[in-house]
Amino acid sequence: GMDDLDGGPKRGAPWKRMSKEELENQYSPSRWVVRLGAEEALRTYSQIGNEATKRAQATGRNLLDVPYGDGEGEKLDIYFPEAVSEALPFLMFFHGGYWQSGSKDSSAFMVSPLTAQGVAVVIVAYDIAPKGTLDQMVDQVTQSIVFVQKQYPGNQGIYLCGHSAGAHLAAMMLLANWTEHGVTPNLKGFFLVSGIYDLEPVMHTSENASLLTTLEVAQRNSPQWHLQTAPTQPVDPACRILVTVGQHDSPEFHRQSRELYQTLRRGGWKASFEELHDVDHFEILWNLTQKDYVLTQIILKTIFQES
Ligand SMILES: N[C@@H](CC(=O)c1ccccc1NC=O)C(=O)O
Repeated sequence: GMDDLDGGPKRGAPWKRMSKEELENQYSPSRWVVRLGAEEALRTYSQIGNEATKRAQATGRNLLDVPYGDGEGEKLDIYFPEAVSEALPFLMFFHGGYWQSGSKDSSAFMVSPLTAQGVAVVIVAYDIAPKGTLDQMVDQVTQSIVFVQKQYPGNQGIYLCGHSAGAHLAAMMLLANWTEHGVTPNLKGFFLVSGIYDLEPVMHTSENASLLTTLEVAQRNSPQWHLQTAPTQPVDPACRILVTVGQHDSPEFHRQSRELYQTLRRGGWKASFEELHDVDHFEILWNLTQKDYVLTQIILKTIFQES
């Protein structure tokens, strides 16, 4: 069948046989968009993110720039549904941008369709490079989740959603040791959108060389490497993980998603995999502004347990 659960990731990673140029290509999402030019796709993505954020801030109840740590960059925005309640499901979003661009102030894509259905949405800022290192970003994401759990102990579940580099950060939470933090967050689901889970090939691309200085840094920050080397158990066996990738994402992005999914399944996680029809790396996320988009609907169904 489609899911090669027994074989698992093929031996001898295909990226090791790629030229530097081909690797560069595979790990440049904007080169794979089909309806727009690369620059135009990136511009449209920021524009839709900015507009969605402005709209969210102008229309609903929200708390902006809430500090979750002492650092200047350790802030999050919370967007509430109309109905006032502490017993809400929370979806926390971690933006992409290859760990060096993007911000919470342009990433409130999914706020309107989710708050309309009773989900509180938290958009998290973290210190992108060059200010932040990968280890620091992972630590900040951990702190932000601990903060939300402590602030809203009556939550009806915390769901993590990340896009691209943000999906990497969210996936690192599969490995978090919560006992160090004095609270175990009520994690009920992960929505991992067009992410990168093995950072080793990314070491060899020009954009990210400064972040991934050694193989040790890359492995320490690779959920795929950790899960394959020493499988972790879900804290909550009911915790759902959706690994999703756009049809027009590059073959390497497809491979990364499928291998994470397969590794999670073999480790006993309740994971599912979706290749989303006819969308690229950016459309897959900006479509979350739409309540009728297939991924918006999957997220809502997962949160409200209709599937
Ligand atoms: N320099 C990259 C930009 C990029 O990958 C990206 C941009 C916005 C949001 C997510 C992205 N990818 C992963 O984090 C590109 O042009 O493909």
